[in-house]
Amino acid sequence: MTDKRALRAAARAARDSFVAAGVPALACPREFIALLATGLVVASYAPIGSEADPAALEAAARAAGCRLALPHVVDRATPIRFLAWDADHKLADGPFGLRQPDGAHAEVVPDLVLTPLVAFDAALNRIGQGAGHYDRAFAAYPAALRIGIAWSVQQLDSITPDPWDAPLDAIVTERGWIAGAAR
Ligand SMILES: Nc1nc2c(c(=O)[nH]1)N(C=O)[C@@H](CNc1ccc(C(=O)N[C@@H](CCC(=O)O)C(=O)O)cc1)CN2
Ligand SMILES: Nc1ncnc2c1ncn2[C@@H]1O[C@H](COP(=O)(O)OP(=O)(O)OP(=O)(O)O)[C@@H](O)[C@H]1O
Repeated sequence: MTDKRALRAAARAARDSFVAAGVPALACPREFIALLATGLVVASYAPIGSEADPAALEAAARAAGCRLALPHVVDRATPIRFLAWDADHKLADGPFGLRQPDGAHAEVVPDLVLTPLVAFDAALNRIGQGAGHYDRAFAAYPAALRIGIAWSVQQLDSITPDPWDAPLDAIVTERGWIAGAAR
């Protein structure tokens, strides 16, 4: 996986420079709003560093009557769990500098997973942090829609997926919505 490691470093550097130069907020595409319905569970994430902020998509999900969830991380080896997240919940410090709900909140099954990306390609392959947290979550919840969130500068020409990789259903960048063939 040396190759993925090098791609990760390059994509993180591109993301850092892009954000340092000043970026518009990530807008919520109408294609995302079209997927929302009352009662759906939308798993989001609390961004860190130069990650794209999914706040506009969270607001749209709340406005559509969806329930929000955030990942709860223990360490690299332990699978993440998605915990219910109300707007008034305070977040606590977690590993890797993350902010997350405390582990006592109810675990929920996501219908849509807003997935922070390190890199992606036009075929909707993705590279994440390399701990397999989202790979394992996608295997556990195969019916959940997988929506990647990134800045456009994180796009690579081509990513060769590993056998365990599930492609994304769509990606949101500051340039809008990128989708593949319908599932
Ligand atoms: N905001 C956010 N939340 C998230 C993720 C993420 O990528 N971003 N995750 C995605 O799976 C899960 C947490 N998993 C993680 C696994 C490894 C590292 C990690 O190794 N971080 C590096 C620093 C990376 C960098 O330079 O940007 C480290 O701490 O050394 C971070 C998160 C769930 N929550
Ligand atoms: N369903 C699974 N169950 C257990 N381990 C898995 C599963 N899927 C992937 N893994 C492991 O997780 C690791 C993922 O590494 P990889 O470099 O593909 O991460 P990634 O593409 O950055 O994705 P992620 O965002 O999920 O970390 C690999 O060691 C892989 O063997």
